[in-house]
Amino acid sequence: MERLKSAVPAELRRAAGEGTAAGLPTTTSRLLAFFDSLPLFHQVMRELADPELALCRKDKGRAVELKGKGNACFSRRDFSEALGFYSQALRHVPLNLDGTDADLVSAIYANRASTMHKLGLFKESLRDCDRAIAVSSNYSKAWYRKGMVKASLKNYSSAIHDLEVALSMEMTSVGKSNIEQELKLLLQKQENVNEVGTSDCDSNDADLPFAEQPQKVIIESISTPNKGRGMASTSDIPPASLIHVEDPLAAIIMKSSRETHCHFCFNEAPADVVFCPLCTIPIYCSKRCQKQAVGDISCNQDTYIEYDGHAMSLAKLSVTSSCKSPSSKLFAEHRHECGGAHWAAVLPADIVLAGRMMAQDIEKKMLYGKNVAISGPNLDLVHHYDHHSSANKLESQIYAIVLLLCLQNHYRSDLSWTEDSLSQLVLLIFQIKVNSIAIVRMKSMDGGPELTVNRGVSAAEGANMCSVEQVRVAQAIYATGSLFNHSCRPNVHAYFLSRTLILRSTEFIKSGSPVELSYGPQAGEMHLPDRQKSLQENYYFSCQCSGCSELNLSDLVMNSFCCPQRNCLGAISESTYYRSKENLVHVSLEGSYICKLSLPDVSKVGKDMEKVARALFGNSGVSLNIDPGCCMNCRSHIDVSSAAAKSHREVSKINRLKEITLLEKTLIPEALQSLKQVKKLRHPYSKALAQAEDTIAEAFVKVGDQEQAQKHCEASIQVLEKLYHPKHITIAHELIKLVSILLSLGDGASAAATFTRAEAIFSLYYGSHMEKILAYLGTLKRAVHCESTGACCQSTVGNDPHGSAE
Ligand SMILES: C[S@@+](CC[C@H](N)C(=O)[O-])C[C@H]1O[C@@H](n2cnc3c(N)ncnc32)[C@H](O)[C@@H]1O
Repeated sequence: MERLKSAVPAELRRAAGEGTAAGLPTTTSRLLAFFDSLPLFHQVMRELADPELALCRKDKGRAVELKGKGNACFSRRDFSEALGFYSQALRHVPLNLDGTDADLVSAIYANRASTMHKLGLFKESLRDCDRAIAVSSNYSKAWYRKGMVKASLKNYSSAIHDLEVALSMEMTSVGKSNIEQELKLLLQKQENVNEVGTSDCDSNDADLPFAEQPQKVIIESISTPNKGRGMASTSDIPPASLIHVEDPLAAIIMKSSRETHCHFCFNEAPADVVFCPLCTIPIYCSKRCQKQAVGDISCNQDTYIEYDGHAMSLAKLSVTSSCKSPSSKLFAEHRHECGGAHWAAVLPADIVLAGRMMAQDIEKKMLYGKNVAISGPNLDLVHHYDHHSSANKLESQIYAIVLLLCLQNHYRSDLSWTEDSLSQLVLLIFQIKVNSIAIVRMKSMDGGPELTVNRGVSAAEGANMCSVEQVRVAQAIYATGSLFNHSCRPNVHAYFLSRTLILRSTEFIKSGSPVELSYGPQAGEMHLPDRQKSLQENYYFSCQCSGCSELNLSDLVMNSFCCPQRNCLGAISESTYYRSKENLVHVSLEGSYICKLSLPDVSKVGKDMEKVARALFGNSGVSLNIDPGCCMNCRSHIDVSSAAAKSHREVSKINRLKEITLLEKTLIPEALQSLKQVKKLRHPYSKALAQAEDTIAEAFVKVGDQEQAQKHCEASIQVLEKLYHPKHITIAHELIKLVSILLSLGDGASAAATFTRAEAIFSLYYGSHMEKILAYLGTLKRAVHCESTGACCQSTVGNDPHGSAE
């Protein structure tokens, strides 16, 4: 894309970059005319759309080669490697609808099934057997493997049935006699053992249980003075109420999660991933997700259309539908990206997402036979086009032209377009930038509670602390979800089941109050200037939420230094706080204005924070006129840049503990020295201190000193309780770490009490979906119960109850 950008003449670049939304039809038409005459542009389009040049086309030779590598690994019993090669072979294998490649496809599925059987992945193995059988129903090896996996699961009668089917299909005498021997053994076992029964192996394809229903309309769209439209409650909303559930208009996986998460439901991909039948880009967790994303493959046979730059006039864009069945309710969002072209793999995710929305609109219109101009989905969402940088504007116009031509490459009919079509597409791209929501998943950073729980009471070196982090896996656009404004002190929590957005109130919301979620930044987690910067850069607005319009104690202390005077709790900041005549506090950092804040009601803060607040503001109201390096209470001075540099150095030394997997005990004393220094420099309620204590707690867990780990974990929680309200989810995550430490110490009673506290907070945020989102909670709850009641607890995690694979 850089090549195209630099080819645009300076004058046109200026016009495209500096124009407003109203001038878009003119600038996009001029850009289009310029590209039409540019051979480089036609070359780029050919590279994006020509199946011969595409990196993502199916390749039988490559599939055979990868299968061979898998076989070699399998022979030397390197099953993990073999699994990887077989999956790659399945990614590349062509799926010819005439069946010429059927044997190859079913053989790779069967080989991957055998490999997963060896690795103890029984459910996954059974699913691959079924996939092999679906392609070649009389494939003896797949029936045999299916039977053997069921035998490992002690489901003997079903296993015997499958082996009998395999026997009836086996052509070789050696093969027949092998199966007969296994059958004999199974018949004996069946007589001696009670059957266990096999659960449905296609459970991966099961639908989401979604029992809870949102309450009746309790929110409405309102107009706000400084945030545009927003949502407000129409009645009192109790905490933990489910207030909104919505599926996206369109969604797309982030590039960083392409190999680890299903491209349709965005859940973590299992070992037996399936691939797009037409290209090598997406992976899916099940055939069900594959079908929803790609559609009915038989509809897709004629999607290979070559781009012909010479024959095609850019002035005549046209589309055609590849599947005209009026009964197909669900839009197959990957289908138009397939067929040999690889633009979907190359263009940025938000552009591909815009393509999905355009394609959906085009197909909807075609389904109902409307022969109208390409107009895009016509969303009633804000875009802020005029406030974007000229680089952003030019780039998006180029992407819009490329995208429209890629779409045309797929749909070839007489659907017309006007000058407005391109400018609408540009605005759609900007609507996506402002309104799309990141779909996140919780990821265990250290293997979760399993290891800790399995190690039991005397947790030894290398144990874990149940650290989790949120990872962005996809980006989606929701019609109503996009109308919720942001607050750095949100009263609603957003989470996702599959790709469904769920919103839940985390506190009591009075009738008529704004209902706001956090787009990411939150008070207590991020400092005010960082929050403002992040929202400006990512969402293009200057935050006017309650957390950014009232002087916030956590903002005053979280990045501050401590006063050099003994017993003074006053904080020293790097920012300037200047109280103006109108009684507002103006905040600036390094000379740059950040925002204006009103004054807080000190009596409403927690007890410990009140002490700090009184120290900061004095007893006679607020007296804030503070320079960097000046104590907000007693006006003592420190050299704040040297304190910041020293603190940074010591924190970096502590953070080295995180980088080492197998920690040596000798590294910890040095870190403890650094912690002492950080405590001398930073305010006792600063975020840096909380993080340092947490890192050291984690190091003590790793070396097996749980008592020290407990001390530092509790110290970290104490600081966080000052920065957040006591029922904030961050506190719950920290409490869970403490639970795993207390369990290792064998302190069941404290673990149970701490777990109950964490669970109460989580249920505010996740309600009945708590254990679905935080999968480790169930394991931990059982362990806590066992430890606190003294009941014998045999953890099943990591211990396969059915023994090893055959
Ligand atoms: C996803 S939209 C929310 C709905 C939007 N207010 C509307 O009228 O359609 C995001 C935009 O809303 C506005 N907005 C949301 N939260 C805000 C806040 N805390 N302060 C200022 N503007 C906000 C900004 O213009 C932002 O780009």
